[in-house]
Amino acid sequence: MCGYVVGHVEVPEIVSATAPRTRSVTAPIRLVEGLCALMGSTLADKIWSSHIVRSAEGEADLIYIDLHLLHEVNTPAAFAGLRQSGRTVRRPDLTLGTEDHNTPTDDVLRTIDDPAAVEQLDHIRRNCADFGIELYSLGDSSRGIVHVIGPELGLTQPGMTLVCCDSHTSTHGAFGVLAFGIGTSQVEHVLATQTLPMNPMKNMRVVVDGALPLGVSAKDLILAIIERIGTSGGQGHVIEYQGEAIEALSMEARMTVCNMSIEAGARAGLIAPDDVTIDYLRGLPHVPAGAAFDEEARYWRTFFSDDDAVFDKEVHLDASTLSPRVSWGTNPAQSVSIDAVVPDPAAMIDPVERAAAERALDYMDLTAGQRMRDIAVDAVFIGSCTNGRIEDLREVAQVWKGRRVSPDVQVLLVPGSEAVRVQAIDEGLDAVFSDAGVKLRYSGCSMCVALNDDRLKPGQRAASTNNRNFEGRQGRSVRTHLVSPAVAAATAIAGHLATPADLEGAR
Ligand SMILES: CC(C)[C@H](C(=O)O)[C@@H](O)C(=O)O
Ligand code: SF4
Repeated sequence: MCGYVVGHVEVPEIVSATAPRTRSVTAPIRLVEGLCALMGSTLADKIWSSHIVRSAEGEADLIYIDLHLLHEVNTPAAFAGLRQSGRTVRRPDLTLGTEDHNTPTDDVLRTIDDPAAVEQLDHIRRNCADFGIELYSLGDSSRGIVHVIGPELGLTQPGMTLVCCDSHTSTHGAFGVLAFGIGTSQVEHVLATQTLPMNPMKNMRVVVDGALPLGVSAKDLILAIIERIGTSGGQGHVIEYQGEAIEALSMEARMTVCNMSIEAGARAGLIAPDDVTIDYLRGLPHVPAGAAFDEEARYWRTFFSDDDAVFDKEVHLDASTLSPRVSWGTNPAQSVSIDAVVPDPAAMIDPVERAAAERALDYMDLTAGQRMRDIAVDAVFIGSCTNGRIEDLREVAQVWKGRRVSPDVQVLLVPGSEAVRVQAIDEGLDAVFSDAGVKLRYSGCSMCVALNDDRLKPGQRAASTNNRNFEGRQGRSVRTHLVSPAVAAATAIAGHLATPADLEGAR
């Protein structure tokens, strides 16, 4: 980090200096705007520097937080802590809650049977009500997965700092936002002070040159990146994605990439805001309009890494060499091209990698040398904060149009938010889905993590558009293959791992 000391400003002064915006979410603080125009800074450095409240030798920097998102898991203890110490929430107007992880997707207003889920939902409702925090509850049209609703409401804006009690908070980095997942005690600290003590992070750059071939998506790209750098390749770093292939991605696709940064061990993912970002933000509910928008856009454009910025680590990839990917193991780095076969652990030189692969193949019930396309699935899950956005649903509809999913495959189609669900209906996608034999469900995390009723039976196998294929992630002993929405859609038709191109002629 560039480590500017921005005086020892007291938090209350800073807080009162911020200007309320549409939904009383404030613009990022601009204490050192101008200072960071100094050369040699990375994008992450610039955001960090412009949010330092206090910096002292040998201590963590105290960072101002522009937006704090909450969901029902991991927050009850934080509020209990506040109550115990008799504190209030410093900026309820910069805090927003949603219900997503253990909510039903078949009928949002039905009774929930799981007592743990009921308790967590009761907690977030009571806590948000008691502390004056807005909460999107079941039945609310703005509700959805926390990392889907922030961007679609226009709350996630370039140059901000954003935290949430959830590891995939890195998703918001697609907007040039320094966004981190935080633990319960940190949630309590942010609730009480709107700041967070943080140790500086290292900078890593992943440059993706060239163009993604037709049929290869952002999901395939990030799986390839993780396979290349490993699940701890980004440890301690903020990964900034750069290069032609990144610039060519839509905002939805950029969110898919940043979302999975955490699966490479990174603390956050980042993409510098550009015309694509600014066009996406224009007209969103919490984004200012007219002249104020132009002013914001000018400010947003100040967030980029300088040409001479120094990164602690760099990786280069050529997008044109990639093909659709599928995971074969139990972490997202264990993936191959769908054209490949299940790798042979015996051919792996590193003993740790070999042992992990042996264990993964055992859990996944796969044999080295088996063709990926020959792997039959019991279920397909399309959704999550990785791939539950409108573009993902459009992609699926394109594959399913005029086809029916295999009777042997259980398909769960879960939009990332209620807004995505309504948009899919408005665009007529739901008619394509129902003609294909699939019901569009209500939004939520669903089978991404199986904390609600959407889970498979032990031993079942799924192709899934989510981000984690850990043992037991989608239910006890359930086997997960991470795939893109296009591969998930084609797999649902074929009954085995497949690409849309494989279906041609089979209509
Ligand atoms: C339950 C929640 C805290 C968790 C996370 O932190 O990521 C979940 O969202 C996940 O994806 O595993
Ligand atoms: S959709 Fe999955 S990855 Fe995203 S927040 Fe929910 S459980 Fe976590």
